[in-house]
Amino acid sequence: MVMPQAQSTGETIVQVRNLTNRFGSHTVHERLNLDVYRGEVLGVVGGSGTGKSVLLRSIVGLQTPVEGSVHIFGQDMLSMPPAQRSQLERRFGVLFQRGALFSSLTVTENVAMPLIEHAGLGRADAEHLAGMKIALAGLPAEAGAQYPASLSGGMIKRAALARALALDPAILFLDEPTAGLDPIGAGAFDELIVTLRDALGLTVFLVTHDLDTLYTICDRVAVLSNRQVLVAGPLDVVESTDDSWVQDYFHGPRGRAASHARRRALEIK
Ligand SMILES: Nc1ncnc2c1ncn2[C@@H]1O[C@H](COP(=O)(O)OP(=O)(O)OP(=O)(O)O)[C@@H](O)[C@H]1O
Repeated sequence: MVMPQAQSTGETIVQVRNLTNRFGSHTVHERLNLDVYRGEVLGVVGGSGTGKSVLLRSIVGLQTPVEGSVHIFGQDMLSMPPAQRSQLERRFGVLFQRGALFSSLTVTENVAMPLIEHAGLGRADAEHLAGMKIALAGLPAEAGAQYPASLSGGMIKRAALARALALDPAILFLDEPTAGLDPIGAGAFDELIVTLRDALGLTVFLVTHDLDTLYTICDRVAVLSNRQVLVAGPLDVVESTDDSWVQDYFHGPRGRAASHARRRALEIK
């Protein structure tokens, strides 16, 4: 089992302030604040519909908030000129909930696409580099020639991860990366995330419902509740927060099992 290595330097690289998102009369976030530190794996949790994905989309620029600011590397995302913003957005790797690969393209073509479109590489160079990203994501070389429909769920996640890594991102945004994977596949994927974070010096923003992921790879956890971040901190701080959702989630049977497994892993270490 991998354990978080607490790589964070404490330097804030994503700063969300007073973020408000509304769809019609439905307010999803209201004056929400959150910091993400360089080098950490931050897990974002909360009940269904609390706005975890909308928060991720707001940070990466796919959702324009009604109010508030998002600073990344100290730069104000919402007020910068489009060309500068698109430069900055290239430093994000995003893995969406359903992988979002193009079904008519092979894995290699999917991974090469951002290199051709955004880095201006020729097809041969892009496909060569794509092969390296595919290997980095833990896929066998043969997977490159396959189409998404012929891949298992775990391989699709890895292919989508390879594409998210294509442009050498500084921050990796993952929306429920282990959803739909069996426990062994999910554990292997968690391990891969930590390995990549350590090897590439990534910062990871991870939306998840997976308690094992929280206990095995997250340095800090942020809980979304009532349109805001209820608490953000190390697991022991979050677990002891006096809130009914937090208590049910972390101290229910699944939370207890994940916590127990983590303690055992620490003892074995
Ligand atoms: N484009 C949209 N138009 C209207 N409503 C939206 C839109 N995107 C999200 N919402 C609403 O915003 C709320 C938060 O959605 P979001 O997907 O962020 O929740 P979540 O916390 O990620 O949920 P889950 O854990 O179930 O994936 C939901 O009520 C959702 O229906």
